[in-house]
Amino acid sequence: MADYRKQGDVAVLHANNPPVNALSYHVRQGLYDGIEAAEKDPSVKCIVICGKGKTFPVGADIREFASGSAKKFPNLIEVCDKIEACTKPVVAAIHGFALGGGLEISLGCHYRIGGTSCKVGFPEVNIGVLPGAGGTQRLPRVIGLKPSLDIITSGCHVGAKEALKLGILDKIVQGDVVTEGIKFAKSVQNQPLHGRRVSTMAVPDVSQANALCNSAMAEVKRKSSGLLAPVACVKSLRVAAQTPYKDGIKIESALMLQLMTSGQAKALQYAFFAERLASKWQVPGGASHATVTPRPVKSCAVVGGGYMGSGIVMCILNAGLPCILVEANQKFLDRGIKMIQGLYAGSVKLGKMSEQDAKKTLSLLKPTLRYEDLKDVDVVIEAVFEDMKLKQEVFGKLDKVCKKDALLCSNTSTLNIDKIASATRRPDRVMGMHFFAPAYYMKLLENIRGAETSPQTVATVTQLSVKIGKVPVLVGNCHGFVGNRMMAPYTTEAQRLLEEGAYPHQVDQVIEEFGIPIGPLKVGDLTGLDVSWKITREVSRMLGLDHTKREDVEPFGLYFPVRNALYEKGRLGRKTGAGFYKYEKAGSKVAIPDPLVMDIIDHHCREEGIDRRRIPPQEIYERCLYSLINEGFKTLEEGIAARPEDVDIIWLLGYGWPRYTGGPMHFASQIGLRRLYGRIEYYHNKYPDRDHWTPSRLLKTLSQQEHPVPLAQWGQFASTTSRL
Ligand SMILES: CCCCCCC[C@H](O)CC(=O)SCCNC(=O)CCNC(=O)[C@H](O)C(C)(C)COP(=O)([O-])OP(=O)([O-])OC[C@H]1O[C@@H](n2cnc3c(N)ncnc32)[C@H](O)[C@@H]1OP(=O)([O-])[O-]
Repeated sequence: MADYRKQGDVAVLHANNPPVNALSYHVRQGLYDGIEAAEKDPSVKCIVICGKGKTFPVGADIREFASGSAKKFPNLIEVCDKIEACTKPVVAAIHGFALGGGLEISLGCHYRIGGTSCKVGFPEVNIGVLPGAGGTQRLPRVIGLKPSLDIITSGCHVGAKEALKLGILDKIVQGDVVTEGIKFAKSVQNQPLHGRRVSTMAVPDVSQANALCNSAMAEVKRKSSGLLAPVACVKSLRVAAQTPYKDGIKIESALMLQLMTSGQAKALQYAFFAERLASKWQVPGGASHATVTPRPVKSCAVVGGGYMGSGIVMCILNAGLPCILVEANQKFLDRGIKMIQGLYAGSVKLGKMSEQDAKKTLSLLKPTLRYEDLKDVDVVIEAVFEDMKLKQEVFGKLDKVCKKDALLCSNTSTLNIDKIASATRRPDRVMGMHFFAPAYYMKLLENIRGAETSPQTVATVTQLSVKIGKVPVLVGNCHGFVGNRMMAPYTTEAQRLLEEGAYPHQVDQVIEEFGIPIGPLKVGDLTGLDVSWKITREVSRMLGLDHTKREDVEPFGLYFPVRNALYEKGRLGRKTGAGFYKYEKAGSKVAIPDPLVMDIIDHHCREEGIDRRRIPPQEIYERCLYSLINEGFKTLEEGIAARPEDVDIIWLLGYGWPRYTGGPMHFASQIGLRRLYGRIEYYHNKYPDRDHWTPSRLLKTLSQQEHPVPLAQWGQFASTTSRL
């Protein structure tokens, strides 16, 4: 709703819908009625629109798109037009964020003032729609087409200073924005309004409209190929330059309607809410984010200053927390410090940070070679090599020197967290924190709860994860957890396809066309074939297998003959300039299909007596993606992942799965679970020796329901108890 009050001859309208004042039906109705009441009241001379609590409205209520309430009278277009048509001056007083529909409301106002830290923007492209309440028609009339194209197609926020420079804001104010808004409104209450109604203005750079829109269209098609919303934004902005507002708004509405019902918008909006759900955890016994109070974390330490460790240190420092970095020797410690300093220097050079801020942040870092220096820290994150013996050694040492209630976390990507915890006398205060590389950039944190990890440890680690800017997803303990476990069948199928008839570039092309930015074999080259070779050897050892014997490893999905042949020839991937592809030079990013690799593959097939066949792209697509999805269902049925939304967030934020499909689980729901199950069963019959094709029981059950089960209810069909 919106609160209406009078202060002297000023009517103040507060949008009141915590926490972010989304413009749901009651808020729109309140604003509409408020304007009408103020207009009718002869004692009111001017009006201020603002937001209650922490922000101005941040946009339409996204949940209303699916329910249809967004179109109910008064819709957002009608509210903005009502405000603009008001015969008394209306001032938007912005604090916090004015985004999407919130910015549209303020562009409907005759004046806009903002607090020093306010931000404005049109993030609609991120959820698959466009600023459909006049945003594409009014913004270019205020600031011109060029900056409007940038703001609307990028979805980026604009700070107060920049907004003032562009002309979105008329004034930046210090202190309470509503008080200042009232003062400002009084100062303009006798000014004529005809020059202040944005819809009547002309677009200033209209003469360049064609050139600007053509180049923006080419840019959005290059950057976000296949995405509907950015293309529609450019179309709608072009219309603003060519047509009067009353016609332009109709075209904008038609484009908005098409987008709102698109699968992409549904998937992107699903991802928006899934991301916010991720940190809301619950564990068996009922303890949850809502019931457990986290312990305060005032200082952290990181063990290991390699690429991952240094990145983790930076996340902690960026959050304003002191951090100790421990290394085994001076050479490694110096290398870690240099890497961290270099990255901050880079940020300063790129203008992302001031030199002073970089210095201040770096002053929070304390490098050391002595474990004893960790005696007072609240949380330690270990980031040494992925080697159980080494990790246990480190945890044993940490357990001795750290205070009793300190939490000990491991940045492991695959190893058993309970085994690591067994090296300590505090398994209840041990957890996995699986960061993704580069750790200072990637938003995902897969947090692993061990069998004895206490709810308070989960609460504290979750809170710390959010504080350091991550999206934490709580998962259970198993080999590879959720993300890497699902990765295994995907890469296995990609490699097995090579033996049956495909070449690396054919496999990668199908996956990249689907929307994953780098295909699985290019990822292999990026990671290093020696690294994956060693992982295969280690996992085989752990399972008591001889990694050189096909009959040993094949049933476990650990047989990669092409990779092994390349490894033995010294083709270790990008770093050596040759792997599944060739590269112009070592370290180069451009992967070139290599006839030599094709010969190696052909030779292997001849030796094994394999008749190579043409593999259709659809088969590549299904074998790589459906095997991964099947594994995702298994993590749900085993209670390793708590919700399908969590699986999706892991793949969206950690592995480059295309956001406009919503993630593997959402994508599965779009394929249809009956059809998906049928294809997985088909491959299971074709490849009975490959365990990853055994259909998930949960998927089977869901596929047999008479009506499709909504994704949010899949958990009710997972029979196993949660292993979180
Ligand atoms: C015929 C006419 C047709 C209609 C035309 C409409 C045209 C219009 O242009 C379309 C839009 O405005 S599209 C909209 C364009 N605007 C956007 O896309 C802005 C999206 N929002 C954001 O970017 C961030 O929320 C902020 C940066 C605002 C705050 O970040 P922060 O401080 O980290 O907070 P947080 O954790 O992120 O959110 C807190 C809680 O609020 C919830 N919630 C948030 N926004 C919501 C919304 N719009 N809705 C509903 N709910 C929304 C969020 O789920 C969470 O709920 P929980 O239950 O507590 O978990």
